[in-house]
Amino acid sequence: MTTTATGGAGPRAPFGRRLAHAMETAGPLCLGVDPHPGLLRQWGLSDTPAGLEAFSLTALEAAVGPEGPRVAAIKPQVALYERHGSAGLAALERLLAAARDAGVLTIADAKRGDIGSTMDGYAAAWIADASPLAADAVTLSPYLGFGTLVPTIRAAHEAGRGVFVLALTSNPEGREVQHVGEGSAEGSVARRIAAAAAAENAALRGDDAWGPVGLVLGATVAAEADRLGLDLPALGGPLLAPGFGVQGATARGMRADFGTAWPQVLATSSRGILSAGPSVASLVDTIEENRAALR
Ligand SMILES: O=c1ccn([C@@H]2O[C@H](COP(=O)(O)O)[C@@H](O)[C@H]2O)c(=O)[nH]1
Repeated sequence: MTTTATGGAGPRAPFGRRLAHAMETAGPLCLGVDPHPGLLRQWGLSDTPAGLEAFSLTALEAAVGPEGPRVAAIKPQVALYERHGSAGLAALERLLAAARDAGVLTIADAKRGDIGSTMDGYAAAWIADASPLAADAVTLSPYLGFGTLVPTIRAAHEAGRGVFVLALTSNPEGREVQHVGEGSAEGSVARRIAAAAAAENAALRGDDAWGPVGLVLGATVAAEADRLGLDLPALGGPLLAPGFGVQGATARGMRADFGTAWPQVLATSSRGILSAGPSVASLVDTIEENRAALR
């Protein structure tokens, strides 16, 4: 098993470089680790912190082969651990530590966003070296204003970590907020978020192709990005694309919908893969099928 998720440049090369390297070697698939009560039941596990931990470590085992990670990253869904309070978060901490040891990048899907002083607390929890919950990247919500996220982005960059900011989410309700302003001089909310993210990357990425800021751009809505004025290649960062699998997006459809931005896409699937468990062999087969479809 490989033990580096470093981009071949030391343990804490910039996040954009590390993710680009992981996507080149493993392919553009991210395994979502979502311990839903129904999946735990299907796997014969209890909906308890111990069940969550067994589920998470089995998913991780399937994600890493003898020659290294089969996926570019894993994305634990924080809400499904928080259901069990501190014991659930302890299970998440153990998954993050095990992934680090296995050389798999981690994206904590926490969707944090608040006023600046509180954002400092979220940064300390999710991207500070000293935190047991520190992941390689965390998802952030920009709806208290993109500016509230900037100190967290800068702190992530300093730590060789990254963020994914919600721009166009995969759920149909997202348009109520994200499409506002479409056709106006300033453009849609999503366009403005993408432009602000691109500006941060331009300031921080130096000679790297990608800076520390990615966007969440749902695979189910990627076809709308162009009409809404998002310049995805100009982002200078990756696109985390949930919605692949159970929500209906296919590899072929994503390739067409993302167009020239396809090399930036990290497709993430949770239930579509996890429902093949608890057999590690079946999980591996499903990961490999998804991987092949995306290659
Ligand atoms: O726009 C978004 C942002 C995040 N998600 C999260 O991704 C996974 C999707 O799970 P599936 O089982 O593959 O549908 C889940 O954790 C969501 O909270 C998203 O779906 N859309």
